[in-house]
Amino acid sequence: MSTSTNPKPKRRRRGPPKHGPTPTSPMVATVGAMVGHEVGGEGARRDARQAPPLARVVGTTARGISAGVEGARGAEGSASNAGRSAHDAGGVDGSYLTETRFDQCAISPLSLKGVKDAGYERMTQVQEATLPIILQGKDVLAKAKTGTGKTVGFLLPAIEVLSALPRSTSINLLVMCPTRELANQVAAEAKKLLKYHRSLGVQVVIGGTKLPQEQRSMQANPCQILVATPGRLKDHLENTPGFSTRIKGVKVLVLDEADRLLDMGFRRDIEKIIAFIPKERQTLLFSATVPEEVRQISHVAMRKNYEFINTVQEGDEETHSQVNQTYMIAPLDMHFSILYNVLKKHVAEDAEYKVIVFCTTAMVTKLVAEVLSQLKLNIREIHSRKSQSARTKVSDEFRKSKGLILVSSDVSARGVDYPDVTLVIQVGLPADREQYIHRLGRTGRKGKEGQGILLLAPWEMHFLSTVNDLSLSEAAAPSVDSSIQAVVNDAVRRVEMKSKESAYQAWLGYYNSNKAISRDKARLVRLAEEFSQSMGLAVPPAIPKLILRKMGLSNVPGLRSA
Ligand SMILES: Nc1ncnc2c1ncn2[C@@H]1O[C@H](COP(=O)(O)OP(=O)(O)OP(=O)(O)O)[C@@H](O)[C@H]1O
Repeated sequence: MSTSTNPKPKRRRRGPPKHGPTPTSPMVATVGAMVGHEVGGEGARRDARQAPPLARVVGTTARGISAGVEGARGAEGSASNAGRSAHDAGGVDGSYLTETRFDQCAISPLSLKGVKDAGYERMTQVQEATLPIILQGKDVLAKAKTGTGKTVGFLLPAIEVLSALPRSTSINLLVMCPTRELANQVAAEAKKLLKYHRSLGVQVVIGGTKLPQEQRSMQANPCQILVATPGRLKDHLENTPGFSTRIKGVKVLVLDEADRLLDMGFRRDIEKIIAFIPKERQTLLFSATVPEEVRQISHVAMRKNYEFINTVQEGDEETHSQVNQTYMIAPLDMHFSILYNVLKKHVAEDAEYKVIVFCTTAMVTKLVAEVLSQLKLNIREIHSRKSQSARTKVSDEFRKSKGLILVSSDVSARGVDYPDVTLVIQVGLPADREQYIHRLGRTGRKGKEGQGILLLAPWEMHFLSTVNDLSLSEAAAPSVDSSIQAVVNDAVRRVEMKSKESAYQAWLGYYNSNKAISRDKARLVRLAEEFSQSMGLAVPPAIPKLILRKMGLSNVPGLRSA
């Protein structure tokens, strides 16, 4: 067993992307019964400051990633192709695609027609790597960079498996997604691929919509493919007659954004759902990030002999080299002005601008959106406190448009495929390294250029140590002259008090749940006051007693209770 530790890769200077093959090919690691040993051998947790887990040979078998692909190319050709990163030289013409065409693969004519109509001709690296293995019936844990076609990577072979089954009203493929927007998007992709598979249908079940409506539509048209968010799926298991019987037909289970679905927030729901699904099934876990902890708990969902397919090759970063990543450090009370300045400059420079500004919580997102709207920028707002119909409307609009700034909570952090996002700004501490990578991954998709800016206060700088293996470099915060400051202050003043109170409360809750900051409550209170001042408030808002108690902050000096 290889127990090689991951050396910290050299920080790569930003600049033109590297070209030409790199020496290491992505590998398929046959994990088998070695999983337990591997965990012990590697130590309990990956040090966040170390390099991300890299493709490695765990068992005795390692293959180039293109095994089983039909066509003219030999194994040598595919292996060398596989060794290049999706952007650098994943295929010909410096594109993010490989040279392997879908029509060289063992897929049905009906799927092939759907793939063609969707406009896909050549495979991406992760598609090329996983298709043959999934078609062999194996469980797969796949890691590939953001925006490199993982959705088709799991849907296409799963549809192939389904098309060979006798026609039924059972659910044969269940795809779980962490957010509603992502579930809708996966279903839309499935519909494209199913265009000529007349006997297969797809349905979405997501929170925020009417349960009886979903129940009726399921009864009227029982589909073989179900895309769901965990909470709503549990609802159906508990409340929809016949649903638990239909779900016994699952042959393929997919956890999209697997690491998110298996983290503590979702794990219980997922475990309950899995308990209803037959053990004899194929399970596919896909994500752009697979922290060591996820590999350790993947037995929750997968058979022991699953295959880990990692298309992020050794020495490469988990983020795209064509995305320019910078961070800016500035006191909280400068954040609105800096944000305004950066956005104004970007809008002026790029007529086709399309920006996502990520904020820490739903209510902070609302506040930031309101401030930026006051500043006459073209703003849309999306977060969990919006109605689902408003979320869907904004999401659809942002997908199709240019010249828009989407201010978002983490509902847009993972998986959502908005084409041609020119800039991603993250304001305040990302929840963790993985979330930073996924948010950044909303830009630079399909090999395109992109830009990412992380705006932190000086006391948030500790986060940088968790991403120091990425090409993230410091940029000077733009200087803000007094006239801009006055305009921004005025905009902040015009935002309703209620939004500021909610934002303050949410801000406190968010940073209180961050271990590095919540350790010292007096400091937390001081920082919250800084945030309150940044909203132009002389005195921090009072917080309902019950909420303070829930946060474990009752009787903390400096916090006012209402
Ligand atoms: N073979 C292909 N050829 C061309 N475009 C493709 C191909 N496969 C997928 N795409 C397109 O690439 C885009 C990104 O795909 P997708 O959203 O599945 O990426 P992802 O790897 O799942 O990203 P994330 O990690 O952010 O979830 C989509 O617009 C999809 O339609």
